[in-house]
This record gives sequence, structure tokens and C-alpha cells, in this order.
Amino acid sequence: MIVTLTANPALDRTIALDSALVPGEVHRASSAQEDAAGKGVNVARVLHGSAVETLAVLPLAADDPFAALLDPTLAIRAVPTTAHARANIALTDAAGETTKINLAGTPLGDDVLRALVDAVVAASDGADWLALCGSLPAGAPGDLYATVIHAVRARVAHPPRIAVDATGPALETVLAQADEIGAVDLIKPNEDELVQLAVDLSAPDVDRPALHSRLVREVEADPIAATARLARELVPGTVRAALVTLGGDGAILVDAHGVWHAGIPAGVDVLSTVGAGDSSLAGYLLADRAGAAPAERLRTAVRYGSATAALPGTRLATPADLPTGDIPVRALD
Ligand SMILES: O=P(O)(O)OC[C@@]1(O)O[C@H](CO)[C@@H](O)[C@@H]1O
Repeated sequence: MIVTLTANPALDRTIALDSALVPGEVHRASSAQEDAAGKGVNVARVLHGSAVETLAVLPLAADDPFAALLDPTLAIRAVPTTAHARANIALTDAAGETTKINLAGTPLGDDVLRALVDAVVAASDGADWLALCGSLPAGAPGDLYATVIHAVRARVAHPPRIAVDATGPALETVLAQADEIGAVDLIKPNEDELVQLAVDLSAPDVDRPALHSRLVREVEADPIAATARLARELVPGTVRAALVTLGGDGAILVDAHGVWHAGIPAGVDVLSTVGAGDSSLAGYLLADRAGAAPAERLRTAVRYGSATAALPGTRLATPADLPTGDIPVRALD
């Protein structure tokens, strides 16, 4: 069983253009779609589509149109709230570019936040993994995920391994509090998020804008080596493993035993990158649950991420969508 938490779910509205997106111009949409989404919901949707037992925990109002868009066969634990999920916009153009506009989301009351933590604790006992995914709702304490991790590890008899896919304070506090709450088992940043994390965790006397510019230049020059270097600074002391997604450059996996890089399969036409990172995380988790070795976990992550990138809107990969082409994986020094 894999439990996911989506503290800030999103009704994803995707508008497909058959021309290039030009700021300031009028465009005609070639199609539009809506999906009940948000990072943890997406991870659960992919797992469910691959017949892996999963439970998605999220705040959900009874009258929210989001509910009607959810697959009724997806197991969810809905924490009652009056706040509707935000509507996030994605514009996808003919060149395969995705432009995303994410809203902050309606604030949740302290009672709802407490109920979310309790729901995750109740769902987690005996689970293989708990994945804490996405941004926090507006006004929520920045250390909400650290609070969840502490509660799960303190109150659950058989706590699951924990993956975090988040940015900013939600992620930084989890890592900064590793001494008190323990190291998390997996983080899944992309290259920009990993750079930002390195900056956020740097010593107070560091010139942060200068560090940020230098790291961005290093990642642009050699994404694989530079992100491997940054991830190695965190693994295995602060986090046990890092799956870093690199878009067209594939992904790397760093754990206590090594570093691996996977390229992307040939012949994938990118339609919408929305949900590709969530699908990579789901692929990694389902391969891990099946007992796969690190290289195969990484390969499965890239296979799921690439498959989702070839689908429109926030449609997510199922086994039938997976590319069959070779995904080369090599160990890095
Ligand atoms: O604002 P967040 O929570 O960071 O991201 C939300 C979001 O962009 O993540 C998913 C794709 O990963 C989408 O379904 C959703 O709109």
C-alpha cells in the first residue's frame, strides 16, 4: 500500500493551442480538458492505474466539482473542508512547451490541517510508502510536512518509508529538521528545485543570489554532473536517496551506494509535461515495492515520466502507455 498526501489539490485546466504561445496575443484553443489533480493525487492515480494499492489523502469539500472529476475507483480519504480546490491552468503549445500557472489555494483552518495530519497517521500504519506531495495551501505553516513526518514516526507502530516531492519551506524544513524527525527516504526535485534547495540550506553568511547564479550556470553547463554533485551533499546524511528529474536529460538517482543516470527513450513526442514528475515518482515507488534494484527503479521512473509527457493535459501513464524503447542506465563515478 502506498499512501499519498495532497495538502493543496488542484483542478487542472489544460488548454491546448495549435500554434506557439506568444505573450500578449489572442490565441484559439484547439482543445481543453479538466482533471482532478495535484501532485499526490496524480501519484495515486498512476499507482492505481498500474494496479498498486494506494490511498490518496486530501482535503475535499462535499460540493467541490473536483470530486466529480475523480475516478470513483481511486481510494481516497477525504478530510472535510469548505474550501474548494484551486483551479490551475496549463497552456500547451504545438512545440511541446507547457506553460503552467498555479494558484495559491484557499487557506485551510487549523482544525482541517490537524485533521489532515491525523488522517495521514491513521492511513500510514503498515503502508510501504507515504508520499508527501506538492505545495502547501495558502497560510499553512511551512513546516506542515515536517509535522506530518514527526507524527507518523512517533504515533504509527509500523511507519512507512517517506518520500517528499515539494519545494520551498515545505521541503527545506523537512531537511533542516532531519536531526529531530529523522532523514526522509526519498526526495524528488527537478534540477531547478535542487538548486533552490541547496541555496535555501546554505549557511546564513553565504551570498545566496551569487550562489544561486553559480549553481544555475553549473547545471546549465553539465546537468547530470552538477545535479549529482548537489544531491551527493544531501545523501545519505540528510536524505536517504534523491531522484532528480532532468526533463529531456532523463533523471539521476543518488543513494548511499551510488549514483545512476537514465536517459529518455527515443521517439517520445512531448504533449504536456504536467504530471510527468509525479509519474516518475510513482514509477520509482512501484518498482521499489516490487523489489527492483536501483538502476531498474530509475529506469521505471523515467519510463512512467516519459509516457505521461506524451499524453495531453494531466492525463497520466498507464502500463499500456509505457514506451517500449531502450532506456540506458549507467552508474556514475
Ligand atoms: O502547486 P503545486 O502543488 O506545487 O503543484 C500543483 C501541480 O502543478 O502539480 C501537478 C503536476 O505535478 C498538477 O496536477 C498541479 O496543478
